[in-house]
Amino acid sequence: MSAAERTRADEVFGELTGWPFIKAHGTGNDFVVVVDPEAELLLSEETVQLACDRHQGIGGDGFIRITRSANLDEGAALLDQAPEAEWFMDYRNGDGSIAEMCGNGVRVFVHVLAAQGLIDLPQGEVVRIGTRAGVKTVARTADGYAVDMGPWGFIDGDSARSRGSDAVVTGGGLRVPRPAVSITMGNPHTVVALAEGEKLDSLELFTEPTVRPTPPEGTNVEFVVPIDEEGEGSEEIGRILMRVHERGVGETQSCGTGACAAAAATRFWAGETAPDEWLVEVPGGVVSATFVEGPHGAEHVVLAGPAVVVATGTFG
Ligand SMILES: N[C@@H](CCC[C@H](N)C(=O)O)C(=O)O
Repeated sequence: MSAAERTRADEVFGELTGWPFIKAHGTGNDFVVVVDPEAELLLSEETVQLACDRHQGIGGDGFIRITRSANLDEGAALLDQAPEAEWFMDYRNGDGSIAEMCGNGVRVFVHVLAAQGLIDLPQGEVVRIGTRAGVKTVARTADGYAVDMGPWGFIDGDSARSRGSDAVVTGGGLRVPRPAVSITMGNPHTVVALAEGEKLDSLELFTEPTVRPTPPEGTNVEFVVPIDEEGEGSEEIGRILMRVHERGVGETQSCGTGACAAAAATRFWAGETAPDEWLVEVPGGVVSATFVEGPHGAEHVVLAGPAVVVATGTFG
């Protein structure tokens, strides 16, 4: 479709007017997705905000542009080291801000690529996707997708297993400020464990919690309750309940990078004997985070979960 054909007198979506979209989600973390292989769209913050607006737009926690890596500077920069990363995830939060990474989003990204016939990805095969947090390997599984999210680390820490700087979180309706840890999954997270007897349901996440020290690029805040249960398999698989307040969005039903950070923090607090596999239950469903040995001895996190297309349409 040419730019002239897209231009209409009553256009409300700016450069997106007349452009096709896909609405999709991963455990309730929902996205407006556009396929723009040539990176023709000049996306403004206002346009992304309007597309993600739940009353006057399509509605979504985030906005994903599917583009060829070669056509965006950040993507092209990855091609020297990973020429097979043909596609790049250009991810933006609902407020129009750019984010480095989105774990639920990258599963949705690959699902849409396959659904649109842009890649062929039978079960068990992998595809490499460029993101602002580097190239990620995504595998198709029996019931969704598994993404090697790469190494995790404490923000300002030396490595995944050394102690990172402590943070303090205020807000969420909690009367007393809480100790927390800030973790990077390519994007920043701060994880807070609720005290025994406190309920995740009672949190008030309408406003952004305050984190001190605030990570330099701001942070997503995850509140977690580890489930302490006995029974078969409970030593091999850890379980966590989680709610999240996302940077650039507000409370969401799920956050993939947040689930990885929550599992990393809880596993760190639990000590050396803690399991490598974690199920993270969020309001929108369940994802898993598994710690594996990656290349060069670095510990990687593999995030697995579903991706669902709910609608396709055209911006009016
Ligand atoms: N929901 C995403 C994370 C999206 C980006 C985040 N809001 C940020 O600003 O870092 C996920 O599934 O990881």
